[in-house]
Amino acid sequence: MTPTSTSALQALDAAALDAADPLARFRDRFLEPEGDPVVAYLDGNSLGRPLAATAERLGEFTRGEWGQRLIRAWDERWMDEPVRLGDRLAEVVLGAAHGQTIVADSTSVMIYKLVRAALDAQSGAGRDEIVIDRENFPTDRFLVEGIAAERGATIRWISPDPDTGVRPADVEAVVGPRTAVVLLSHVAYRSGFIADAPAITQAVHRAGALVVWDLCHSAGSVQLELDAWGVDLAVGCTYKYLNGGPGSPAFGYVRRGLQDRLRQPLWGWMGAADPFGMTESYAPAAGIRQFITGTPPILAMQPLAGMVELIAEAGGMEAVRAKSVLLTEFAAALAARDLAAFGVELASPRDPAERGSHITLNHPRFREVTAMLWERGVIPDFRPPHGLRVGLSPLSTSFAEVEAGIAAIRDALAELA
Ligand SMILES: Cc1ncc(COP(=O)(O)O)c(C=O)c1O
Ligand SMILES: Nc1c(O)cccc1C(=O)C[C@H](N)C(=O)O
Repeated sequence: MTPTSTSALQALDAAALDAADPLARFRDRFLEPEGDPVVAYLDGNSLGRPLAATAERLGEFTRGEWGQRLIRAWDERWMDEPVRLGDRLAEVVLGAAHGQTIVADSTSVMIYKLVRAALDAQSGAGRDEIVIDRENFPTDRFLVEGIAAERGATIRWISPDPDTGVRPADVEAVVGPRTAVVLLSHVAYRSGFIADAPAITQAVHRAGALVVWDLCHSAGSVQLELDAWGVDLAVGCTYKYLNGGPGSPAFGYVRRGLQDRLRQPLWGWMGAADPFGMTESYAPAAGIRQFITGTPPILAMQPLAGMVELIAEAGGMEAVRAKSVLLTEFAAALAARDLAAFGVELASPRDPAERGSHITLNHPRFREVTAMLWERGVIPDFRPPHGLRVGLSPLSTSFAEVEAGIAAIRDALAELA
C-alpha cells in the first residue's frame, strides 16, 4: 500500500483512492451498460463484467477462424487450445508450470472428474473416505454426496466457523489412514475466508491423502502458487474474476507427477490417445490431455483468453491482489462506519490477509434490501439466510462504486427501519 493510498483509506476518501489507483485505467476496458445505468456492480464474484474487446474478439473469431477456416481450424489450432489456454492461465494466474492445466467442462463436471479420479486412485490402499466441509459451495457438497453414493465411500464432514472457514487444525483433526481425498474451497464463497492452502496441503499429504482445491473465488482475485504449494489437483470457474462470460468453461489442474497415476471417470474421445483414429476402445491420451472428455468449448474460451492477457498487462496477480485488499478494506470500513448502527455485521474475516475479494454483511432484512438495490442499479448478491455479498473485482471496480454501494445499502435500511 502506498502512503497516499493508506491516508486515503484512513480518510475513507473514495476520490483520492481512485486517483491513487494504478489499475484505475483498466476500468475503461470493460463494457459500460447502455440505457439502464448500473450505479455499482458488486457481483463480479458471481459473474464478471464483459471486456469491451470480448465483443470484437467473438466477432473476429466468428468471421475468421470459424468462418474462414471451418473444420480445418481443429487441426490448425483448436485441438491444442484447452492446453494452450490452460498453460497461459497457469503462468499468469495459477502459479503453475505448463502441461498441468486444461480448460474444459463446467466446474461441477471437472470437480466430479478430479475427485473421483483421486478417490479411485487411493481405494486400492484401503482409503475410502472423502473429506469436505459443511460451508463449502453446494455443488461441491452435492458432488461429493453423489460420488460417495456411487463408490460406497464415506464422507467426513468438517464444520468450520461460518464467518471464517477451514483451518489446518480442522483438517488435521479428521484426516487419517482411511482418507482418500480432501475437497476444499480456497476462498470460501460466503465469508471470503482464504484457507491456508500450503499448510492444509501438507497436512493432507502427511496423512497420505490427496487434496483438490476449488479455486472458483480465488482465480483472478488472489495470488496462487499451485506448484510451490505442492497442490495435487485444482479446479475453478472462469466467469467470475476471469470474466469468461456466463457458463464459460472451467479449468482443471493435475500435478504432473499424478497424471499417469490418476484415471478420470468420463472417458470421451477428445481425451483419448488418438481421437481421430476412431479406435475400438478407449486408451487415454498422454499427460494432461487425458483429463479432457468431449469437444472443448473453443468459442466459449475466447473471452477468458482476453482477460488473462489483461491481467498480465495490468502487472499480474500481485498488482490485482494489492487493489483487491484496498477495495475490501474500504468496503469493510465504510460498512463499520455507516451500517453498524442498523445492526449490520461483518461475516467475513477482519484481517485482509485472510480474505479474498468479497465481503459478506449480515442483516435480517438483506433479502428485501438486495431486491431494492437491484431496482436502483446497485448490484450485490444475496446468500441465505441473511448475507449480502459485496464482490469487488479489482480490474473493473472503482472505489467510488463501493462508496455508492454502501450508501445505497444504508439508504435502503433507513427506509425499511
Ligand atoms: C466454490 C464454487 N464452486 C463451484 C461453483 C459453480 O460451479 P458451476 O460452474 O459448475 O456451476 C461456484 C459458483 O457457482 C462456486 O462458487
Ligand atoms: N454460477 C452462477 C450461476 O450460474 C448463476 C448465478 C450465480 C452463479 C454463481 O457463480 C454463484 C457463485 N458461485 C456463488 O459463490 O454463490
